[in-house]
Amino acid sequence: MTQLYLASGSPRRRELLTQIGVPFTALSAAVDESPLPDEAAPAYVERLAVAKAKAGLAVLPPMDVSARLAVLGADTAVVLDGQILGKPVDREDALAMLAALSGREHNVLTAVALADQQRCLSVCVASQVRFRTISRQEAEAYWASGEPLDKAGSYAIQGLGAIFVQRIEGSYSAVVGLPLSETAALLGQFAIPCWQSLSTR
Ligand SMILES: Cc1cn([C@H]2C[C@H](O)[C@@H](COP(=O)(O)OP(=O)(O)OP(=O)(O)O)O2)c(=O)[nH]c1=O
Repeated sequence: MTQLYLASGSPRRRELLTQIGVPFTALSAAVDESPLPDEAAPAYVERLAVAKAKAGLAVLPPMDVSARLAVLGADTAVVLDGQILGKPVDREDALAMLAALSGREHNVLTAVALADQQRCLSVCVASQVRFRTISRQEAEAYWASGEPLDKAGSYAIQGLGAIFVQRIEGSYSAVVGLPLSETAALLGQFAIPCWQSLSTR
């Protein structure tokens, strides 16, 4: 059986992977998340997902090359007018992001990568999210809730931020941080089935 590792400090990604019933071990691997000059958003998220998976492989203790293991990494960015909105650096940054997203549609890109000692496969999933108008007062109250702090684009669709979302087209789980249908397909390519958990229920 292939041992799966999740290279992520994100509680959302751990919950999402748990949701599809695949046993895994979480590990932390630091990666520089600065975009490269003129890097397009899909290339950026895919590069980071691959970097996280490979950094995860690198922190594992040296193992026999015959050991069957794979490491999953993912990255999410909110994209507005081609501009990447990452996690806010401070309150003003979060308020500026929420004002920019107010009353408009934006893209959420999430890439997921799966690596073993021989290969690394990745996929990028794009979703469109439409926000209603957000007043400055609401944005300030939302910041005070603490939720925007560690979220790309300064909001969480799975939390209080849902009240701003009028419409979503694409993958809900990808917006939260891990596209589950595409992740299950990638796992299948590494002979890590999600079906086992279905057959035992
Ligand atoms: C848009 C959106 C993002 N997010 C989160 C998912 C990610 O945790 C975070 C984007 O930051 P990432 O850099 O993708 O991930 P991370 O640093 O939190 O975790 P990792 O250790 O795996 O690198 O924003 C939500 O939880 N809900 C949302 O609606």
